[in-house]
Amino acid sequence: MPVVRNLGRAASQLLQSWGCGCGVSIVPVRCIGVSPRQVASDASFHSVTFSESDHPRVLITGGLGQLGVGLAKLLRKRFGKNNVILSDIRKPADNVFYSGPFIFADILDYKNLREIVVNNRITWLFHYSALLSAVGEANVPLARAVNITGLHNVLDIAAEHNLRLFIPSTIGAFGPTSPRDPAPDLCIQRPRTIYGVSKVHAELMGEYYHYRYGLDFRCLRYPGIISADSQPGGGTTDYAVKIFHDAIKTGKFKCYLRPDTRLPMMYIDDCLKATLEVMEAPAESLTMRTYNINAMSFSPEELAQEVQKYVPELQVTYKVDQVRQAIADSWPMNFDDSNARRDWGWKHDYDLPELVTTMFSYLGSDSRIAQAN
Ligand SMILES: NC(=O)c1ccc[n+]([C@@H]2O[C@H](COP(=O)([O-])OP(=O)(O)OC[C@H]3O[C@@H](n4cnc5c(N)ncnc54)[C@H](O)[C@@H]3O)[C@@H](O)[C@H]2O)c1
Ligand SMILES: C[C@@H](O)[C@H](N)C(=O)O
Repeated sequence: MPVVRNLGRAASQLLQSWGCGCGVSIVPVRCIGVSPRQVASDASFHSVTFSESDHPRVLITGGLGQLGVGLAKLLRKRFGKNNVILSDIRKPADNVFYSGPFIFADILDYKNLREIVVNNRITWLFHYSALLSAVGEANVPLARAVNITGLHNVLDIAAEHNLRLFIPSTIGAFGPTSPRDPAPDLCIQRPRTIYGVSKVHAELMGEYYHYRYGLDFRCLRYPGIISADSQPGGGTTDYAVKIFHDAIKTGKFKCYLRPDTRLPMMYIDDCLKATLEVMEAPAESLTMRTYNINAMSFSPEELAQEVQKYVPELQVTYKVDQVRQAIADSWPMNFDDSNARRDWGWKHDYDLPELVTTMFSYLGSDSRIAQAN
């Protein structure tokens, strides 16, 4: 990449000629004062020897949402409990708090985030903090702060400390002018939500830092994710989780999307498996830094039919929420993930029937559930 290298050199020379007081570095180190909290309270532990090279030291931001706790569980199984730190700005439930290291981390607090990375000698960062599509539209300034300013903090810290950085993107990074059936990896992306705009920004900034500073940035565009033991955080695809809970609890489900609204979806185990796989993939196998991943596509009426095999008396009604319907109508109906399958061997395990069986087996056999088999 001679052009990129020359660009870097030229920019570096320009900065030197400006005489920036903080010294010129190839990575975007910020000129900030020393945080008093940077003096590690456990500094003496730093001389303890342990097999540093064996496992990454992982930090997960925004880890108390729908996906983070499951990711921590998977990574702890692989890398050891104490090598994976879960963080968020919320208070963890007892079972999460006692299952492994947890720390407060507000991604808008640059110094604190940097201190956490330094003091814990973090090498891999999974950046999960975000405001999702529907809650983002309800509070654009906050979504802009968390999804864009927070992202800038994470990118700078990752570049400065040479981290491998995973940032999830989404089907929401596409818009009404993108091809929708299927959406390929590379095409027009003009989303109409602050969530989507911030995710396109994250994709582009991550790739820019990769080419400009050598940041090991890896990104997957997730479909709507369905999980049994964690609740979604305010997205457009949440109906596909709620239907299971409502089927069991009340036998009635009111859907906020039209019955024929088709969207790409995935069971959480597939999503987390893909995330670990792309992070472990040899760099030379990655021909891109942002990949679509897919498993299935369905509409509310198709999901309801499958759920009714377990809860035949389930009554489904439709009361369209215009905001979420407009968002869904602008997103892909299908996702082309052939590059992920080719480059690093992505393969999903769950299609719609397995997804529904697994959800009901997790959510328990309530009296409402007809024993289908
Ligand atoms: N769940 C899905 O269907 C889905 C699909 C595509 C992409 N993603 C992406 O995956 C990631 C995780 O998604 P999720 O469903 O777990 O999200 P979620 O909304 O359930 O959780 C996000 C977490 O971010 C935290 N957060 C908010 N502001 C913060 C701040 N200032 N500092 C630190 N943390 C903060 C919240 O407390 C919350 O726990 C997100 O980046 C999301 O965009 C999710
Ligand atoms: C698709 C995804 O990014 C999220 N579940 C949302 O609906 O906002």
